[in-house]
Amino acid sequence: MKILVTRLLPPETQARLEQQDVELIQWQHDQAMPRDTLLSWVQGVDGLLCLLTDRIDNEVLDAAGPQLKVVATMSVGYDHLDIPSLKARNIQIGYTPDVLTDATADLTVLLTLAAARRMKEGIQAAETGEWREWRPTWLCGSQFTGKTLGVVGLGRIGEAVAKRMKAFGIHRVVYSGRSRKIEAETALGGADHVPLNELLQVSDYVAVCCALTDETKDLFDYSAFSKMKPSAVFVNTARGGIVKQDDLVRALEEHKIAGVGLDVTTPEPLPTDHALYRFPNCVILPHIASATMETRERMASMSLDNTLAALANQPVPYGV
Ligand SMILES: O=CC(=O)O
Repeated sequence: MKILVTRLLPPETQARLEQQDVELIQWQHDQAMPRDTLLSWVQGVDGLLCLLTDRIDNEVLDAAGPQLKVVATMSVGYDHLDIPSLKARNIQIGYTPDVLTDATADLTVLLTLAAARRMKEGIQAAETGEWREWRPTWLCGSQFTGKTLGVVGLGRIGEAVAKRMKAFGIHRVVYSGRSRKIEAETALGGADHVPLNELLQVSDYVAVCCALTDETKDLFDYSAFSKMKPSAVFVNTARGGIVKQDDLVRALEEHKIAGVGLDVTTPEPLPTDHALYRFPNCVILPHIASATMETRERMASMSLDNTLAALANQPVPYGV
């Protein structure tokens, strides 16, 4: 059996990978595998362990050949995988749900706090000497107590964000999405399923926690931002494609919203001369929501489990 792993994995899982009785082909660099190399190295493999930076489409699947049994991505998002084509070819699909929920929810709250409390301006002021004496209204932001949180997509991560934000004093949680999530509503001690338009109008904080799909692509455009409160904070830790970024720039220029926190952008990395970096009220992080060593090790381990199970003709334990 032959497997292609498109990146060096965190140390414990890398060691376990190297102990397997398989022919291992691995891109040993801490950067994405070039497309040409992927297309060439994937030929004849039985398993493919990839990352969200690898687009797995028909071109890759054709290059791999009909023996390919599994594509296991080390991510919870799988918008980089062509799911219908994988299913049509009976290739098993593995991903890494649950294990990154806490880390991602933590970072979502961090970004919400950072944007709400004007952290970027505060750090800049301290570092540039703009910090003078204590002033009653200088760098005042907004606080969570008694406010409304809008969660776009009350899945595992959305629920974990809402739970954390309630501990910070959020009074009401509203959420949008295709279906009502009764269990999550109960676990949260109440949350209202509302249409997106209503969520935009009533929320003080809007957290995007949904998957990128045809339905959610460009969901946040100028019209959506215009419906939000001018005091609202918008946070996206899901996928950059859910936001029409030029419209976000315009919304910030026109002060349609008060603050933004982004862990995901289009493209990634976001070029350093991008307009979004110019706004003191827009905090941008480099797609690190799941980046704790514990979580990344666990994600890698699940991806390896998925790959090995499929090679043994078993169903993947964490399948899409
Ligand atoms: O963005 C990270 C993931 O999908 O795991």
